[in-house]
Amino acid sequence: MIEIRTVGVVGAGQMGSGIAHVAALAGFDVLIYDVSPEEARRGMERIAGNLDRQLRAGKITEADRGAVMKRLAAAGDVLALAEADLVIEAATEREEIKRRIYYQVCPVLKPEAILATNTSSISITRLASATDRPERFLGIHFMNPVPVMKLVELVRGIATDDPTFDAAKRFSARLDKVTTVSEDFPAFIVNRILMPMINEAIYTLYEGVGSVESIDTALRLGANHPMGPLQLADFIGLDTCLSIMQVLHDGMSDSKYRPCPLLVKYVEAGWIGRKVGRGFYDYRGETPVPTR
Ligand SMILES: CC(=O)CC(=O)SCCNC(=O)CCNC(=O)[C@H](O)C(C)(C)COP(=O)(O)OP(=O)(O)OC[C@H]1O[C@@H](n2cnc3c(N)ncnc32)[C@H](O)[C@@H]1OP(=O)(O)O
Ligand SMILES: NC(=O)C1=CN([C@@H]2O[C@H](COP(=O)(O)OP(=O)(O)OC[C@H]3O[C@@H](n4cnc5c(N)ncnc54)[C@H](OP(=O)(O)O)[C@@H]3O)[C@@H](O)[C@H]2O)C=CC1
Repeated sequence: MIEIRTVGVVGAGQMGSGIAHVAALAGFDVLIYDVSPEEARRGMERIAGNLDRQLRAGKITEADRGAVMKRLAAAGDVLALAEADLVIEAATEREEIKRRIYYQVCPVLKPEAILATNTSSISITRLASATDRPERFLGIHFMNPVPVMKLVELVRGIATDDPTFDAAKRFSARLDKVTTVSEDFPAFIVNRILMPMINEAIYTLYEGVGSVESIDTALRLGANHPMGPLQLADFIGLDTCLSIMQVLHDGMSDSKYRPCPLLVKYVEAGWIGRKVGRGFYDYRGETPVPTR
């Protein structure tokens, strides 16, 4: 049985910081590594802010908050990941970036360490082939915001062995998450269904069927979605949404997954959503203002 005590997280963006947060809250020691020390610092700040939110809501105590902050450390160098029993890669949704990370990280890891990816869409089997441990590699796919969303999708590659899969299941349960299992097909289950809906919402905007506000209100109040699809796209990140649609389009060779040209335009403009302050809404003022 694989015993996980120390967790490494690569990528300190919205997902990496969320994963580090819930892992530390569950009692694991956590090392966070990001290529950019500035991003690692911002990730730690994001965790502190979200812990405060949970403290205010009475979900954790002051003592929990202190203990979590003690269990977290920003790693200045990949070499620190030598300590980790499980490393979860949560870097940008681009295959070449992930491959480069594995190339860098694998030689540092303990031979028995598990390497997992939080990819939203990319083939686990293909990513595993870029590592030195395809049998100890799998997809552990968290949902955003990680401290709130109950689901984790587990995805095995062709070579993932049973002890690795079982360890990932036990790890997710320790974080109080519910797991579902998806076969290794483009975008797995959640994003295979969710992302074409978001892409269709963007086509609805592109074709002038409705404004940003009408589309989001329609789905919030007409279908009881907690967020409108354009608001959710901004929340996920339009760069990530586009990458997922591209993986679906390439992987399924079916034009029904064609990314909306307006989504492409927003990403080209750098208006990639909440994380940069602008997407389908402009978040730079007091309240979000639609950009179309
Ligand atoms: C792209 C992929 O690969 C896969 C994906 O993740 S797809 C995206 C999946 N996620 C979704 O669909 C999210 C849809 N949105 C929602 O569920 C909700 O809008 C939301 C939970 C994000 C926010 O809910 P809300 O009611 O509008 O906001 P808010 O009242 O601020 O938050 C609700 C609770 O969550 C907590 N919360 C929200 N964000 C949080 C965070 N980042 N960290 C910790 N707690 C957080 C709040 O503290 C609040 O807790 P209490 O009810 O105890 O006060
Ligand atoms: N957003 C979402 O709703 C969800 C996303 N995911 C997946 O999680 C992963 C991360 O997404 P998300 O957190 O939203 O993205 P973000 O853009 O918020 O964060 C990505 C982070 O990865 C860092 N990074 C880039 N290259 C490297 C590298 N070589 N080594 C270490 N860190 C690196 C980036 O740094 P820098 O900014 O300096 O480039 C950034 O801090 C993606 O695979 C995504 O598909 C999964 C579920 C939900």
